[in-house]
Amino acid sequence: MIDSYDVLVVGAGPAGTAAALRAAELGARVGVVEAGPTGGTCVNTGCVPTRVLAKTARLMREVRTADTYGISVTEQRIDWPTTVARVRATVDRVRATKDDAGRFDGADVDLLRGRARFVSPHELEVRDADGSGTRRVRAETVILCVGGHSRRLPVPGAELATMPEEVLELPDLPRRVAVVGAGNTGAQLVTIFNAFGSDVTLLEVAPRILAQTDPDVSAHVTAAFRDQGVHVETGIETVERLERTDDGVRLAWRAEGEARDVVVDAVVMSTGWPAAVEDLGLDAAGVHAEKGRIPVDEYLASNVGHVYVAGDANGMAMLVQAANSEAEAAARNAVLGTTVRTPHRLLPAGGFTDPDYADVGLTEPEARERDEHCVSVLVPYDELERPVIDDRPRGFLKLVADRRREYLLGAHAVGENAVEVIQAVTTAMAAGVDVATLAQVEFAYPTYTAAIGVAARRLLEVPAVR
Ligand SMILES: Cc1cc2nc3c(=O)[nH]c(=O)nc-3n(C[C@H](O)[C@H](O)[C@H](O)COP(=O)(O)OP(=O)(O)OC[C@H]3O[C@@H](n4cnc5c(N)ncnc54)[C@H](O)[C@@H]3O)c2cc1C
Ligand SMILES: NC(=O)c1ccc[n+]([C@@H]2O[C@H](COP(=O)([O-])OP(=O)(O)OC[C@H]3O[C@@H](n4cnc5c(N)ncnc54)[C@H](O)[C@@H]3O)[C@@H](O)[C@H]2O)c1
Repeated sequence: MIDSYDVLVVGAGPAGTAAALRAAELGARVGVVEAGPTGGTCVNTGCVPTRVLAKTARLMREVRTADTYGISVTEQRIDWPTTVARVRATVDRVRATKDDAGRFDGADVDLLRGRARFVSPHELEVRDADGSGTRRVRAETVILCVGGHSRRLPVPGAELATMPEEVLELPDLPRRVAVVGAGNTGAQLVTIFNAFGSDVTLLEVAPRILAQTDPDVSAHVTAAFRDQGVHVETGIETVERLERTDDGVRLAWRAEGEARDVVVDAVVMSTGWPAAVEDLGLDAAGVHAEKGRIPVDEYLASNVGHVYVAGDANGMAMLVQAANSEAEAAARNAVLGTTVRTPHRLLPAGGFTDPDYADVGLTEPEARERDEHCVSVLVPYDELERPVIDDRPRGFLKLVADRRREYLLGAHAVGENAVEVIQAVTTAMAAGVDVATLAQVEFAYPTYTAAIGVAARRLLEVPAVR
């Protein structure tokens, strides 16, 4: 006898958990298959551990300047095993707080432990984690929430690299680190290792780091990294190889037509995040995947109508907040046959580097492509009291508005509390607050969010093009 579900969700990360609970709430009989611990990348190897490491990095920076406040700290040193233990304990606490298994239980969602793969369009095989057995399940609709995984570059010696999710398994804090790939993951690792006292080299094939952000944000973080002693090389041609040496790993690459190398204790490859589809039997269901993702239509359906894809696996916006809203929409569409879309018009995001960065909406080049007369202002943090008081004067808030400077099109921040500042702007944008109204909002003193009021008032001073 095989179990049968209205909705079978594959993966219990942020997308899968939200999809399963929502589908159950809508009255469906739901099963969710998870090959590893619940919580997915976010809780177990991504956001949560990275955030704890970012906090550790922050504490380290604070400790270094503590004496200027009259606080004496005699030894400034990372004790790597303690740091790792702290991260792991926090991950456990977050998992316990979320209690996904308990929530599934409470919602009558069956949690099936094991790895799922299609054997036909409506049937999947679930292999127990220890390979001891398999069972078959049938599903009317399937929501794939399988997330992604890190990408090892196909170069000789790549097996010597440490992947981002393996950083905590390093036996010691590496004294010299090369980070390859300067997306959100790479940039955050740079700050972490730099604050921990490692010598850091950052290599990126794109012309700039954090290539998805506004160019001003990218330039500002690059300059800060360089001031902190990080060797940043962008626009490299290719990573050529890794090889073991007497005292570490030699990483060789080409840039500006010449061969370059560095010997380090660890090379971390944060060079992309393709969907985890290798062992999913997609062919058996006729589901099409390409370029490391499973493409979906505007209703989150794959090329096979009853198979939906939410979260990182569809490659649209690889963020927890996106995974949540896509999962909600996919669950509604799967259960009710509705056509809910997730345009992700306002998707705030950011990273916990030194300095932090964050954004929402259009970058300035994207806005100018739509209308060259759009308006932008940039308020440097060192014009505001709070960053100066906190000794965090590095950074800015940039607002981009339409040519009549009535409505915000995008907001970009670098510096202390950048993510919270952008969240406040996002709330205003989501509520349809116009620039003139925003300019009148009272901001508590002294705050970083005060930058929003200053920037809004400055936008109004720019002559509007009609
Ligand atoms: C280092 C790092 C830091 C990050 N920090 C942030 C952050 O600060 N903020 C933010 O918004 N985003 C962050 N992200 C991105 C965030 O983690 C992802 O966007 C989010 O986890 C996506 O959720 P998901 O449910 O789609 O996939 P995942 O969280 O990856 O979950 C997928 C789940 O599916 C399971 N699975 C896969 N295949 C199968 C199968 N065949 N059978 C059964 N189970 C399967 C996996 O075991 C996994 O548990 C970070 C990512 C990384 C790598
Ligand atoms: N704070 C956050 O919100 C957060 C943090 C981490 C990750 N994430 C998300 O998770 C996903 C994965 O992030 P990621 O940073 O791991 O991957 P990514 O794909 O976003 O970035 C990979 C980077 O590696 C570079 N690269 C690729 N090949 C290279 C090569 N041969 N040599 C040098 N550089 C190379 C790319 O140009 C790119 O800049 C992203 O969507 C990201 O937004 C979010």
